[in-house]
Amino acid sequence: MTSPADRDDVALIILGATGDLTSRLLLPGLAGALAAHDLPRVTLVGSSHSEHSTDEWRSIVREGLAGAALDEDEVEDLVARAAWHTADATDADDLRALFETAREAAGPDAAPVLYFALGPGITREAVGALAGLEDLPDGLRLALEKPFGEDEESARELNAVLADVVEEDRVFRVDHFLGESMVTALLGLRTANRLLGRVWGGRDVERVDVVVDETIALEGRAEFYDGTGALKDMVQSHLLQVLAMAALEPPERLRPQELHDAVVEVLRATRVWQDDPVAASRRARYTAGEVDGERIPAYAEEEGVDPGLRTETLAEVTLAVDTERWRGVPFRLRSGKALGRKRWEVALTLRAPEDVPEGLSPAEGRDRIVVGLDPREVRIELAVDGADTPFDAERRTLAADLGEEQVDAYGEVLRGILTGQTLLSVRGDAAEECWRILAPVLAAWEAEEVPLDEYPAGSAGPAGWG
Ligand SMILES: O=P(O)(O)OC[C@H]1O[C@@H](O)[C@H](O)[C@@H](O)[C@@H]1O
Repeated sequence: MTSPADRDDVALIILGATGDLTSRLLLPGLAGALAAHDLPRVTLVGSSHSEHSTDEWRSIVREGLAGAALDEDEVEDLVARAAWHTADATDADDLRALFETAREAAGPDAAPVLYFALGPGITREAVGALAGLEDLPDGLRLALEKPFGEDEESARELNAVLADVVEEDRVFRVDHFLGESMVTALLGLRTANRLLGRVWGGRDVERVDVVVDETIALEGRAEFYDGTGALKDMVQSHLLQVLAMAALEPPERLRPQELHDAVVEVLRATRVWQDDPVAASRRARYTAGEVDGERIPAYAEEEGVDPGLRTETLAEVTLAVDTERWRGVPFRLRSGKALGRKRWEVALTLRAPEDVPEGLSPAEGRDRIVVGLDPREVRIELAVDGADTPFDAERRTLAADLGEEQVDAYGEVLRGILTGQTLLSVRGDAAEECWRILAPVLAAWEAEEVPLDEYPAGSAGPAGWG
């Protein structure tokens, strides 16, 4: 998909470069992507408000890139080119000087990419400062982390400012779940064979469950997570993107505009089930327990947490997708932390079979198609006629284990950014829709109309949730 024009050198300028995101996700992802693909030459330019030196930045880069698939020479090459510039990202003059440093380090022809590894408030201010710059570098691309805004209105405002800075096809709203190979594989599963696409819709599917249960707890992220919670952290962004990939009408061509149009169309048709956010949502948070043999304190007692914020660590919302294909089929989206078992999947439960001949005893339960996002697998739980007694169906599972992915999700998303392809990023109108869909739930929770349940860390969730 990479055209020669996309092979230009890139100056990847990371704002907030000394933060956790850069070392834990961006640099390892970049190493994986560079090792697996023929990508443009990258010069890493680090920046943050706090004073650091090029040497310090180079050791962050070395550490972040090492250990992945890149060989040592390539790592050292990237380290040697890496440059540092201390700057206040919200100050136009500082940004101008930062672009100059990037130009010197990467050369005048390198395409500048400004990656905002910053919180939402400061990102908004920095974008505002950019909008005030008259002499923006040619070909500038912007990459923004979630959350994109804080509600529909602020997302719309941010989109408007971004539109003043660069064209939409140079804005990369990062949702790393779009780089998960099984999320994009959802589309292939439906279209690249004659079998699954036939049952992919409400005629045959009774319900869809999109589940991202994590075993990890807060892991010291109180500053980010407390007051955000599972609904905004996971459902509002990642899970709605997964829903869109599972439910959209396949576009004719796999090009950014066609795919993004299809995503927006299905998100526009999505709303809270029966327009009743109280009945269609549940929330809970973990109390003390044990996960994989490790003792986990109650969320409210984790360091840095303000129990008064009533942050949920498990969120569940049922949505309706009002398209011809899916009308009347509930989509349950659920994600939580400190649960007993990791489960990342999209599961389609099929309707009961029709026309079963009298005398054939059908199997218990329902057929299901389960797409495992991590680990990567496809499972089909199917009633088959058992070997023991003729005409006596039993449930069996056909499973395809798809093995480890070559490049991690961040690597895939970065690959798109480095080559200027927006296919795996979120378009502005889609980001607004995601806030619109969940606004009634956020309001009901804010008004305390939905109880905040509890579950012990390491359990399957609150008793009675099923
Ligand atoms: O396991 P991954 O790929 O990092 O994705 C899950 C993470 O995704 C992030 O976006 C969330 O902020 C985290 O809370 C979550 O744990």
